[in-house]
Amino acid sequence: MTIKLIAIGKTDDKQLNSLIDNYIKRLGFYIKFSLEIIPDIKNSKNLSETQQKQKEGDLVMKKLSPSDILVLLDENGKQYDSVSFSAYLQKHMNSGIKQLVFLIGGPYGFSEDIYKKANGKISLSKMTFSHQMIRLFFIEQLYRGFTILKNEPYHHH
Ligand SMILES: C[S@@+](CC[C@H](N)C(=O)[O-])C[C@H]1O[C@@H](n2cnc3c(N)ncnc32)[C@H](O)[C@@H]1O
Repeated sequence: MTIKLIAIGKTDDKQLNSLIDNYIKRLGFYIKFSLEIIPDIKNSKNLSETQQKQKEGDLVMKKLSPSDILVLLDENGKQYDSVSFSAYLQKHMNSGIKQLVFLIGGPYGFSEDIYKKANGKISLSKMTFSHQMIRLFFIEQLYRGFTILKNEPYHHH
């Protein structure tokens, strides 16, 4: 199984990007992982929130394969602790799916089409994080999840 994280909008924050890159490298020891950034919508100032979400959603749909399992990161999703999240990852690996895709929404969240298409929703907290910060937090949790599955000391430090 491979894991892909799709996020909307580039972040120019060098420090944040360097932390993200660091965890992506570490995660790569355990699983084939990719981060795909969908560029910001141009001229979004002229669009309503719903229109922007719709456009972002259309771009996301184009990136998906029919066999992908799509899981949204959404503050109203299901909450896991790190150990149960690692079991969630293991369950998907055992199920024989090809690719697990996690999706981070843009500044206004997801379109209705994306909600309909999704196979599940995961929340990292009831608090709202920026669409940039959540990349780092989630990739770290993926890394942590695999260290738990492999019984590495990282989780216990
Ligand atoms: C600024 S938030 C969007 C908030 C928007 N009001 C909404 O209703 O979704 C941008 C993206 O970050 C992610 N996000 C933010 N906080 C989150 C949390 N606590 N758990 C999971 N994902 C979160 C979601 O993917 C969300 O679409």
